[in-house]
Amino acid sequence: MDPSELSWKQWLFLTLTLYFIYKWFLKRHPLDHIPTIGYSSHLFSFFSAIRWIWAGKEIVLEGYAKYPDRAFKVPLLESWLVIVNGPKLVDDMRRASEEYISFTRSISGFFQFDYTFGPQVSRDPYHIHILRSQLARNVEPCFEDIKEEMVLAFDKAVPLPSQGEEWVTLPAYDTSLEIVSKISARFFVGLPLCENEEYRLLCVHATMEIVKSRILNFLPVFLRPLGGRIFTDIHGTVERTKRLMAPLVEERLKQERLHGRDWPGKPNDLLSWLLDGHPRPEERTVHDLDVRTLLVTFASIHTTSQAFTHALYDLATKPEYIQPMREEIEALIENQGWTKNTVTKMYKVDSFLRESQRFDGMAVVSLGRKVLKDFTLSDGTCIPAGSSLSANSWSVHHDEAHYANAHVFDGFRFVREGGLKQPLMAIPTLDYMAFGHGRPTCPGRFFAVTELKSMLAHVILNYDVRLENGGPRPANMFIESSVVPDRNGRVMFRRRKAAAA
Ligand code: HEM
Repeated sequence: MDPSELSWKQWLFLTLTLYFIYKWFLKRHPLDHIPTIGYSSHLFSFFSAIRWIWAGKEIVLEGYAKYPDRAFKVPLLESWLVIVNGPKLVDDMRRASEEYISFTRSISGFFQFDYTFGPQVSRDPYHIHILRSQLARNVEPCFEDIKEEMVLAFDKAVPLPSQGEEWVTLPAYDTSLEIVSKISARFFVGLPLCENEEYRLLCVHATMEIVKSRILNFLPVFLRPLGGRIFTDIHGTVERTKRLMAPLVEERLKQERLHGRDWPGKPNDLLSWLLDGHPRPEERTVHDLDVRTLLVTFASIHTTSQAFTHALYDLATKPEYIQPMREEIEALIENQGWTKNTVTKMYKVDSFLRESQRFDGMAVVSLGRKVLKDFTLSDGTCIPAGSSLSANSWSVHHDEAHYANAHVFDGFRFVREGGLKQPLMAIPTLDYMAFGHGRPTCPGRFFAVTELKSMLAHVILNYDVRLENGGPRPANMFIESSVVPDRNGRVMFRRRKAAAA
């Protein structure tokens, strides 16, 4: 046929066909040298990307079995994810600088912060630097507040008659979330704002809205600003929390103007650390402080609530751990009272929680990073700039080579005599990545561990727990890389006879 006889529609069809043949079958992909779990071709990888939504665990286990000590890739709906296996390559990631692989850019891309909170939060994540310098060192001075808030929160969330052996049945996740969000609010914004129920619920709501913003990844870039307003309520939540936070910020700024930076009665909380550590004091606006607080809240409350839900399920289904932990806690409190130091020494409780995170944890991968400059692993594999990179945490956490009887929950597997050289929950290793690893390792982990240990000790001392219907442990849900404890699972609480605290 003479090409000049083709209509414009035929030309368009031909051009598009050639384009897709080139794109899907001929064009070399910069990750072609990395083996794939699932389909590699552009066309069929779509089906593997769909499978990733519910079969992340099976996919990472397959990648671990086929390519131990190497990297493999899996297709996601919007891109590819490179996953490394084995301690050597995890160590490469751990050592790498932010100039090459960035957690901040990974998380802000995953949840598209640019279109919800604005680009400033990832361009200048000063709140992370402040957390790193202030949070861990302030857990001890703030411990009395944390403990007080925890006891109040349990009393409210687990409503039991003051006497008697009546059981109450409660949703494990929602109960954990209520308690954790109250403790976090006390630590982050202090009294009286932390007692404002509207504020607390908005913080919980904000974290759910941030999760929803993942959907923006599937929109063309020009539609994302609009999508950020249509598909999430983040802008509205920021406005509402700002209204509640404004008087607090204004009062603190006023006190500072009147009495200087260390004014009498100044609260020791996240808001004060942000005000003090702001890199540009003249930009300490309610909006900026509110956004940073919401981001820290996001990093903090669902992670900790999920960890506690897992631990509650483990406790309720493995009652044989209760008595030894009770004895440990009671002996410590009797000798030293209930202090931060006492909580640190609860080594059985620490081991139980570390095991709970090893066994279930937050995700099947950890150390999520965006590759900013071509990054070469020690086995010579080059991960090109622009790629998404993670470490296969689920598989190593369940590998017999790293954990004897890895498929059995062994609550005291990490306990060492007197706690000496005990692998502690907050300390990452190349085969324990619940809090990530390397420079971006979770800056909230020392607070999270103190909070979780205190909460678990409080439950063990004050309640008997069991699962509703005495059933099996509620099953996790796997969504993309996330491991989500059953949100509908219910736990029964009864006041323990002769409660100690
Ligand atoms: C059990 C509870 C928690 C778990 C399992 C957890 C887990 C993690 C993980 C896996 C990371 C990524 C680290 C990496 O990739 O190397 C991370 C980062 C982070 N976490 Fe946590 N976290 C928890 C609690 C908290 C709490 C309570 C806070 C705040 C008080 C917090 C604040 C953060 C922040 C701000 C980052 C980002 C660090 C950065 O950008 O460099 N987390 N967390």
